[in-house]
Amino acid sequence: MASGTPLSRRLWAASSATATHCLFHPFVVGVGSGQLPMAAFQQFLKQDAFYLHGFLKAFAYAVVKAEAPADAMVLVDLMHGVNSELQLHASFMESWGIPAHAIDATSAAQATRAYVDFLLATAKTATSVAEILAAMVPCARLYAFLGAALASARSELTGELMGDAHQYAKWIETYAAPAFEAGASDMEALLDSVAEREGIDEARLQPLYARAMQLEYNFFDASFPVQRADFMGTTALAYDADTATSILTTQPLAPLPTVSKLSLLAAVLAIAAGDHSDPIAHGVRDGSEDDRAACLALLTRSPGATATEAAPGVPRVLCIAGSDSGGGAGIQADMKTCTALGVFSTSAITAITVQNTVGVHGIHGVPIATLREQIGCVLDDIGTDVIKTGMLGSAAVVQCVVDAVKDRNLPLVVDPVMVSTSGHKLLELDAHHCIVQQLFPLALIITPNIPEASFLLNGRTIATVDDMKVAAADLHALGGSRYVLVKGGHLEDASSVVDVLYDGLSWHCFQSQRVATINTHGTGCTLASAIAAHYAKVPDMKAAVQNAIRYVHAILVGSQDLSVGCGAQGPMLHWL
Ligand SMILES: Cc1ncc(COP(=O)(O)O)c(N)n1
Repeated sequence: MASGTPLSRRLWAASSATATHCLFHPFVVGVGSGQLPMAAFQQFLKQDAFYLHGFLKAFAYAVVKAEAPADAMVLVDLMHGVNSELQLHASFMESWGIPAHAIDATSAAQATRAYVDFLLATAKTATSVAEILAAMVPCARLYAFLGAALASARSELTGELMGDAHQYAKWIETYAAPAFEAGASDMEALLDSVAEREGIDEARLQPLYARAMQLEYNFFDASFPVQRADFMGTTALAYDADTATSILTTQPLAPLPTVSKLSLLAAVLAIAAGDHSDPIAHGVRDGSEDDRAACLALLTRSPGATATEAAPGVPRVLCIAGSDSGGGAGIQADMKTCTALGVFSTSAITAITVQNTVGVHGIHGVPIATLREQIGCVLDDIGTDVIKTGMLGSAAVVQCVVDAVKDRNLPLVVDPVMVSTSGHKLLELDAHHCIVQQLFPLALIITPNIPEASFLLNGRTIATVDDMKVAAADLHALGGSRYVLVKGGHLEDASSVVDVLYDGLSWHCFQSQRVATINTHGTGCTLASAIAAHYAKVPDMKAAVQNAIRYVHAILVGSQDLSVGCGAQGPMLHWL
């Protein structure tokens, strides 16, 4: 794509496959043809009203975080547009005798909750309005796209097909109207200008945009699952994810190069409405039952359903770590972090420490069988998108964790906790070997600080960023994890902190301002669980690390003057 193409256009282009999937989703096709069962549409509207309330709240966060007053005013104007959309819902509902309080009484479906949670967690933790808009623009742009596509597909058909009786015509008109397109364009223009002004690059925003688009698809699918698309009769629509083209055919994925997406949609609608005059429609109508079944099977293949894609619903992290009774580090820090980032966390406790801000006064191991059972019962019931490990304590515990997770093929974040900030040993000496040999090879990322990296590399001196880069590459070779993050907080630089991420080929350095505070207890646990939480939301490691560093920085700033306990190092408050 040309380098002069605006950022918002590039983000849209990168997500166009998912957007096309939305266009050809039976829910959307059913709205276009007017044949979607009314119950499914009503269900959708109620959920959409719930979603739009979340959308308004995300706008409110953006208004608060806007650097320029003019940006805040554009955001407020856009909020008025959302209000008009909510009024449309109310008028729809009323015309079917459903009172407004029925909308209020609706509880959120899982797909709605997942989308709203994602929007609000992004809005709450964003350090730039550009990040918030990257998560919000997909909704506006997608609906403008769907409205325009459905409206023009309708006009390609004969009047009697759609007629005045089309029960969803008003909905299509709303999203095809110039005013809605203008709102979407205004949001994009604001995204482009804020990102440019603040020097925020595409790589930081792309995962947010892509995730929102996937959640849009899940939203349609929750309202009317593709498996129930029998109203489409003889219609079969295939989508080739590799070439990002849609094909209507009796031969799965047979090329039909002359057919534009829009006329394809028209053909779908024509078939659904019983008009078989179109030659493509003929092909579908005359195909065998097997051909139609094959096409429908392709249709029901949901986009982005890869092994790394988070399951629909709330993102989840399983934290395997020790308990810190003082609440600053360990499992307590892990779970607070996940909650602050809008991620559901579960736990498997490896040890109970008797700990406060002064130090570690005792360590009590949990029976190995109990640890094994905690991991097993959580994963078998709740499942998880990411596993994060912290204090493991002994070789037996490491072995137990390895055995419990090795066949699960789940992203694993390993924080190789060895010594507490207060100077107490949290890992027995004979366990290091086991961590390196058995656990690191299973890890997606390991996150040693400088003393831990140095210890793992036979006590070598790590005194500069260049030393950190070499250490990251050597740990990558030693342990075999996919990524290594060497944290630079222990380097002697009064003004800034550099963390180094190595992916096996190249290094990425993240620089942040050092925060002058004694409240650093639990920063390692927090960073690793923030990486896990962000990765559970959007499986992009560089973005997850970047966002996690920002999170730690933000709560360090917020906890700078916090006074908890009498120890030399205090904890942080996980509240943004
Ligand atoms: C249970 C437990 N896990 C991890 C740490 C390390 O955290 P820190 O290095 O901040 O003391 C800790 N102190 N306690």
